[in-house]
Amino acid sequence: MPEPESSEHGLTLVGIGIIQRADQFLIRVRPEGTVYAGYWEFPGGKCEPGETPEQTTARECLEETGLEVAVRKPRRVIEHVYPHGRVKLFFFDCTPIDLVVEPAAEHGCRWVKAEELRLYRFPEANEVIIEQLVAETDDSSDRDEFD
Ligand SMILES: Nc1nc2c([nH]c(=O)n2[C@H]2C[C@H](O)[C@@H](COP(=O)(O)OP(=O)(O)OP(=O)(O)O)O2)c(=O)[nH]1
Repeated sequence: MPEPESSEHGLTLVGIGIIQRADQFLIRVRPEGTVYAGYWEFPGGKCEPGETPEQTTARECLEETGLEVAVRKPRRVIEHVYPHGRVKLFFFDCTPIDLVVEPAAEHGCRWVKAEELRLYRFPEANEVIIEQLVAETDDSSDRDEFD
């Protein structure tokens, strides 16, 4: 039987949206009954068979936040081994299609600035992404000073 497209040799493929609006990023708390329940995450989830990571990201962002997003640019791919399995995380930079609509309260979402991301507990594979977002914000504020 051919390998389903949603997994690669035991790796679970995951599409994740880094949704940015102005200088803030959208995060959500992982629900009860999931691995890492109570941790914070960027909206995303496992790729379904036949789905590209970009498609997964758009679908999961809508399901998990209620926001339609434009999946703009691949940011980074990270493979990580958790006790629950091996994952390949495809992070994409995204923007909300409608800049005024807010996520519905039941989704447990929050908009936070890059440096505030460090105050939240994320699954460990996210650390490199968070440091990248913080560094990019620092770079742009340095530039502003000297412009
Ligand atoms: N959504 C998301 N998942 C992440 C992040 N960082 C990280 O390591 N992961 C891992 C945790 C899980 O092993 C995997 C995502 O699985 P998930 O449980 O969220 O997927 P899903 O929504 O499709 O879940 P389900 O329908 O199977 O319950 O990716 C992140 O920032 N966002």
